Amino acid sequence: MPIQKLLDFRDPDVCERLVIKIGSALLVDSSGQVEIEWLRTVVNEIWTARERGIEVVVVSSGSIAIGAKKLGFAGGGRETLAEAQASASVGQIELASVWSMLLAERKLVAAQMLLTLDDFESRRRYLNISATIGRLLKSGAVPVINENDTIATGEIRFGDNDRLAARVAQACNADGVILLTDVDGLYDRHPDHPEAERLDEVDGVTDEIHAMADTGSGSGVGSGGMTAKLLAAQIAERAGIALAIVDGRPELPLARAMASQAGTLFLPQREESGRRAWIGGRMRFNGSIGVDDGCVRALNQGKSVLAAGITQVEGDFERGDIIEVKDITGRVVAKGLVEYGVDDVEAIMGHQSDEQEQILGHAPRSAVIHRSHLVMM
Ligand SMILES: Nc1ncnc2c1ncn2[C@@H]1O[C@H](COP(=O)(O)OP(=O)(O)O)[C@@H](O)[C@H]1O
Ligand SMILES: N[C@@H](CCC(=O)OP(=O)(O)O)C(=O)O
Repeated sequence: MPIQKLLDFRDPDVCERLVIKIGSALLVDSSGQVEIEWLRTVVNEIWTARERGIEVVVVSSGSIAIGAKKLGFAGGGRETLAEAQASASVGQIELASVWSMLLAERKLVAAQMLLTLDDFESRRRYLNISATIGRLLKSGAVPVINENDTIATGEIRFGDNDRLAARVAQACNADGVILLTDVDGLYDRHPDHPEAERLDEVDGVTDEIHAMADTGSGSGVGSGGMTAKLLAAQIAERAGIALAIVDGRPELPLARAMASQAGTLFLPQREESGRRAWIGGRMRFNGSIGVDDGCVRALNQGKSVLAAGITQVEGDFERGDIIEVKDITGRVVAKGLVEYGVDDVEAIMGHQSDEQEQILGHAPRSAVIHRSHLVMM
């Protein structure tokens, strides 16, 4: 699917539901003001998409950059967590009011949703997000989503809105995600390098692709840099969702990207069903198991994780938790819903089914992670 396809609003067969993510560097100028005239052109594009029957969900960064200027924090409000959180609470109220005003100019209703990483990690809350976005879109509203930075701390933070956008796309069954940023795609090395070349299409984010990016934000006001966008692309590709990195700097950026054919498109890699897609996108784990090579081969053939192939257990997990599965080198090969708590896995690992019954004192389950709850990485 060439990049024009994803951006072609005239073809709702290609994209019925789209997530558009706008980075801080685009939204906020160096004095902390929202780039209203530019944003109005983006809203025009959202309106055009909607007129053509394409539903749009917005993920908007910018609260920290806006708030930091208002509060007079040096370092963009990112020097301490407390500053970032204070900045976000000041900036978010302005960000929301700008979105509301600009969408209203086009007779569109803005709907604010502030989410944390944990909201996506709990299956019940994830389904709630999904239902709320669905209901808003059905009512004709435009969800405008940001991380709830004022309460999200440390390990429960995305910290970048790229992965948040990919998780939102997964939750609302979007067909595509467009990351609008201050560079026109992924380059094979830092774009400042004179020989850097843009990749038009990426068919699976590999280690080699990851090595092209770095975590630094070009503008200094964003976070996560290109690395965060590649992690987002991985979440999307595993959920069967196309993702594009597009230069958001010009006015009417989507139309411009269409015309110039610039940008990088990440192709969807598989079509996971709802629960499996959710497992694949999970980012926090209470533990992991290490498995032998024979087990990895079996998993690659679509089999379940059996206790006999487990060589190592780490962490503190309970039955029903999502855990990581690692090969003997420590590389994560899969994620899945575990059928036993950590103590039972430790007791039965390396044992065949008949021995497991004796150890557990009851008939063992068919697998430690059943293939229907297992997602390969
Ligand atoms: N290989 C690469 N290709 C393109 N951009 C890269 C690469 N490595 C690092 N970058 C940097 O990533 C920046 C975009 O990330 P970021 O500043 O976090 O944007 P945003 O605020 O839009 O999320 C670019 O400005 C660029 O300097
Ligand atoms: N949630 C934060 C945005 C996080 C962030 O900086 O994202 P980005 O600019 O997209 O790299 C905010 O509103 O400031």
